[in-house]
Amino acid sequence: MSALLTTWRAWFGVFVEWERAGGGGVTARYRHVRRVIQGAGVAPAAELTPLSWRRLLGGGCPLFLLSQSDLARLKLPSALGATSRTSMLWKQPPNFPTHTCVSNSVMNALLGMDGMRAASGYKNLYDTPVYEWPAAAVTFFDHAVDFFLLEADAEGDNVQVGSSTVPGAGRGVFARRLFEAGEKILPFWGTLVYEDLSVAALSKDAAEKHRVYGSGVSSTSATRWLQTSAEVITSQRFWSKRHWHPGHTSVASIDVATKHCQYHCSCVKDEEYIVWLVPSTRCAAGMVNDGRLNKTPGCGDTEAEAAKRMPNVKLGPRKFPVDSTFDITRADVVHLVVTITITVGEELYLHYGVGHTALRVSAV
Ligand SMILES: C[S@@+](CC[C@H](N)C(=O)[O-])C[C@H]1O[C@@H](n2cnc3c(N)ncnc32)[C@H](O)[C@@H]1O
Repeated sequence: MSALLTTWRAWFGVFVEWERAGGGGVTARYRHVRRVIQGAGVAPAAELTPLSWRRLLGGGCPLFLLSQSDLARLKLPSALGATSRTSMLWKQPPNFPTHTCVSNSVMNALLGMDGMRAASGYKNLYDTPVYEWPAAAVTFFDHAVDFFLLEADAEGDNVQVGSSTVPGAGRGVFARRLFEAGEKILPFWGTLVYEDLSVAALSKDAAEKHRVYGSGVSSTSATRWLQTSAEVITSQRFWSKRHWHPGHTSVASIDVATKHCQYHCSCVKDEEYIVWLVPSTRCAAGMVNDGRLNKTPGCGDTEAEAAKRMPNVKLGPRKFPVDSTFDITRADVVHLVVTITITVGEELYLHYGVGHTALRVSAV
């Protein structure tokens, strides 16, 4: 980790210089977004639909969700340079401290870098709305390699990201300490996704109907988040239950073929939407692999090895209460929970669900 910090300290110096020389413009983009919002006459942030993620993200992440009509008025696609099909906006409400929208471990790692604070001139990042961050600080976040921030997040959660024991599965998550069965460990944090649940949206070509209105927690790169989200979402189908909480839509993500509930649901005040949290690419919880056999030809995985990789974590409450007590802001909604004691160095395995289409895994 210290080598990483040294490297990043050096890179950060380069970014500072680059921004000073006028090479950036990220902060200008935030200001532009703010002007567009104000110019469109949209209600001030405080009046937009609030959804408190404080407890969900440990340190808290107050996000304000814009309704579709707000978005239409904002003409976001052109404002943010996004495609016509999908637009996205992540907006930190003014007056909320910045650290509340960045995972604590990421923020600590950032602020812990000697010299970075001084070099960029930001002394009070915690209390500054993100669009008022000095350009250098914003640029750092914008360009910081996911790997570094992911590492920081993992370290804060007592895990390590490394080459998975599942051949051909890329990186995976390993315990840095003993995790006891029953412990609530890694939280999910990331991108908010809404979907129009109209019949048309659920018909063929449904993947094209997804709308992504949240972008990465600390990212300013719309494209990066668009890709991340799309990759995750397109393997999912959504199923809506609208009846138990008048005025709200409560939704589970369901594998349509198997009716297997794979993810969690949420309540928002607008019947048209669902909200779903796609883990950030910097979120360690989102890096946990499924231990089942990787059937990709030539990857080298074997039934015998796969049999040893039993799931040892699961998603928080698998079943959300089918009543009005369900609350997305509860911290335990999107955590991983240990099911079998995990010793130091062991990889975490999560059963992604029966019929998971993103994996060429066995159907066990
Ligand atoms: C939630 S991500 C896990 C992190 C991922 N391994 C990485 O390096 O980014 C899920 C992806 O991991 C890979 N993966 C996880 N478990 C797998 C398995 N048992 N067999 C093959 N690929 C797997 C697939 O590419 C899948 O889309």
